[in-house]
Amino acid sequence: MLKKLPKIELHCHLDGSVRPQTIIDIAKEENIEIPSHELPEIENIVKVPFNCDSLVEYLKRFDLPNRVMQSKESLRRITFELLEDASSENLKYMEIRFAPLLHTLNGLSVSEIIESIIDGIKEAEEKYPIKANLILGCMRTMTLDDAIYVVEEGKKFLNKGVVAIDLCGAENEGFAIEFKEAIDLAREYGYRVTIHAGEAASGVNVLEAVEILKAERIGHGIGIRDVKEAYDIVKNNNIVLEMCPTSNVQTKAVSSYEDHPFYKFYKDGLKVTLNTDNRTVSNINLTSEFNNVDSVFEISEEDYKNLYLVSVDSTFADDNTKQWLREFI
Ligand SMILES: O=c1[nH]cnc2c1ncn2[C@H]1C[C@H](O)[C@@H](CO)O1
Ligand SMILES: [Zn+2]
Repeated sequence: MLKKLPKIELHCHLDGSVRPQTIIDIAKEENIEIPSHELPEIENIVKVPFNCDSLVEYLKRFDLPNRVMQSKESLRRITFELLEDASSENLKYMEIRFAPLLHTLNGLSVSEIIESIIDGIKEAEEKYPIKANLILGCMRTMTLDDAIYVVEEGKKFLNKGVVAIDLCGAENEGFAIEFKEAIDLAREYGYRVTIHAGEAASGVNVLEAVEILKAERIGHGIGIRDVKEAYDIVKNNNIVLEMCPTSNVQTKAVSSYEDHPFYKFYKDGLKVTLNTDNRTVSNINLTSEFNNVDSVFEISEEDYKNLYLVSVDSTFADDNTKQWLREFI
């Protein structure tokens, strides 16, 4: 039943959602060395292990996919395939995020990287009833200058495929101030702002992402449950939470699905949305993620409709796209 319902996804990393077989195909085509050409072995490497104990451990799964994401053709193909997979479970709209500077190892420019990914989107949009936009990620492990570079290089694609800026990667306490200049610049140029925060560190990071970086959406935000000021700022300003329960169980941000605040936040009137984070690394899709949440919290038809409409309102898409999306429910 859930598979057939219309869906929207606002938080999905391209490099965490590469088909394992595609990793093998591209490695062969482009003569890239990878540890094995056997599908089960590749799956073992890119999917999160059962005993993953932290976000840092989880993030090690991204090294291999990124090795085969260094050419125009591979970026186009991987993007197309992600949207093909998404459309097969009736996603109508997706915001795909990636960190451009992870794809420059063989000399591609940031422009070429973004163009190739947009080509993949266009191809999928022509073939399937799905639309997509891009969120550019700045890695917190890189420098402020790197983040500014991404903002500058992505500027010419604004509202031509690119809609927003994000900070991602391992989370330390107090990261917001370090990247203020880059995010301020992005906002000035017209990027929308979403920030990973309160995932592997405290809710204070969410407070700072909203106050210092003016984030409109927060990736995860689990930590606000322990920091009243952060909770209140999110609630009172209608800040959208892009929640990803399975990823949070895997990185030990929460101890179990039952412990996940998704439904509690929803019932308290927070703007929550449900997302996969990483389809391959976390070994899920949005249908299975709704099933996971439903089996613990029993999502009613009305809940589903409300969640869908919050997702529509929270997209960084234009008004025509939002109107198109509202008509599916
Ligand atoms: O859940 C996450 N939190 C922080 N960073 C993440 C998460 N999932 C993926 N990333 C990182 C690893 C990727 O290489 C990068 C760009 O997509 O973003
Ligand atoms: Zn994420």
